[in-house]
Amino acid sequence: MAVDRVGMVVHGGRPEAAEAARTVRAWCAEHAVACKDIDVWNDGERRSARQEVAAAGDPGLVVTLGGDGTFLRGARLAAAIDALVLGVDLGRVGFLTEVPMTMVRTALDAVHDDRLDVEQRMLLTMRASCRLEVPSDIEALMSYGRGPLLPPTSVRSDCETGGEWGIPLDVTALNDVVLEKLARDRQISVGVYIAGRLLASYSADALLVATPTGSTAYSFAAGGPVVSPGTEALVFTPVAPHMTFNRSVVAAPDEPVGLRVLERSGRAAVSIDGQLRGVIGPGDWIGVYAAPRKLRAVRLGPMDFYGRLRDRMNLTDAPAAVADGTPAPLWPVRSAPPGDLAHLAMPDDPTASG
Ligand SMILES: NC(=O)c1ccc[n+]([C@@H]2O[C@H](COP(=O)([O-])OP(=O)(O)OC[C@H]3O[C@@H](n4cnc5c(N)ncnc54)[C@H](O)[C@@H]3O)[C@@H](O)[C@H]2O)c1
Ligand SMILES: Nc1ncnc2c1ncn2[C@@H]1O[C@H](COP(=O)(O)OP(=O)(O)OP(=O)(O)O)[C@@H](O)[C@H]1O
Repeated sequence: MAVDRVGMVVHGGRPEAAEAARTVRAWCAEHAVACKDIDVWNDGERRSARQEVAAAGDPGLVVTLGGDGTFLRGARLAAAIDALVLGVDLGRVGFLTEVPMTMVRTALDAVHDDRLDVEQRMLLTMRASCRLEVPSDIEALMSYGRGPLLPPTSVRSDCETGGEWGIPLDVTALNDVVLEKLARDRQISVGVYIAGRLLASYSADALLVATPTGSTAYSFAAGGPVVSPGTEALVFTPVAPHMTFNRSVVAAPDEPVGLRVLERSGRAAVSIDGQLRGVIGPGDWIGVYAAPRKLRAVRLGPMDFYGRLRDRMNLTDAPAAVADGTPAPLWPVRSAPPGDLAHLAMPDDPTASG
């Protein structure tokens, strides 16, 4: 296979993840493929994505063994070097992961034999008025279960710095960039700009910018729309805004979202894919952009996004609809739709490339 080095991100708290990791190691040994654990937390100190992947010898494939959080950790690493990422589902929800544990070998065989689809997922990146870092006095509060904090964000070297465009940060988000109140009793007041124009000033618990992938995560919980991961968009969603306009706004990929903390606002935490990355205050701002690079996720078959939505979110049918007759036909994603629904067959995924 084109991939001769695998990096593994394993959920440290799951015996079945450790078991699956042994299977991956054994498969790699049998196929003369180098395999290295990328344990982001083991030594209690986290490193930048580039340092992590360099220490693992720049793997061509990152395999994650855990839940969605583990997949997000792996995606951050894979995105740094354009590696493929394969998620093995050993978590509670498993919205992002591709294969069950029982299919680890089958999945690695498929990658080995080049029998895979590569699905491209939009990522976000950022500019900011200042470097993002977490003040040292916050560490005790935050260390209750999410593991060690990531280091301060570094500045992108391939991008112009300075002027009113702020600092280009070397970060990527697969799900979302979130600005949220730091103190429980102090909302944030923020001017929200889309495509360089003021939308409105918000007072809210949090404001978030999600990718289509992240539209089913925090944005969904806050009432945002479900957006197909096959599209490109920035989904702006407020959380508990104290104002009449509380809708999401879906912006085009070339319409960045700017969030400027207003003069007497409470301080705001900046989280990227659920990881606290910094704290900003009045006068500071962040800009969230579609990243030029996409995440390359391994798919072994068609991505049944809507089936997954129905399944993982436990969607139930309206009682009146159920009472009104025969249930709407549901068929396996790999089979042809029945009779009069044949025209609904999934088209070839335009975002996938062999
Ligand atoms: N109220 C909320 O729902 C809420 C609050 C904070 C953060 N989050 C989300 O958690 C994400 C980080 O995930 P985590 O697993 O490290 O944290 P976590 O363990 O707190 O998980 C949050 C939940 O969201 C699920 N999830 C994560 N990404 C998803 C996606 N793209 N689609 C559907 N479900 C998804 C996870 O499986 C989990 O059940 C953040 O990016 C943010 O979107 C959600
Ligand atoms: N590599 C690791 N090393 C140490 N602890 C870990 C590691 N990965 C996860 N954990 C522990 O597991 C907890 C849950 O992690 P996380 O929510 O990211 O899991 P997940 O992969 O999303 O799985 P789930 O879907 O079940 O939540 C973390 O807060 C941490 O305590």
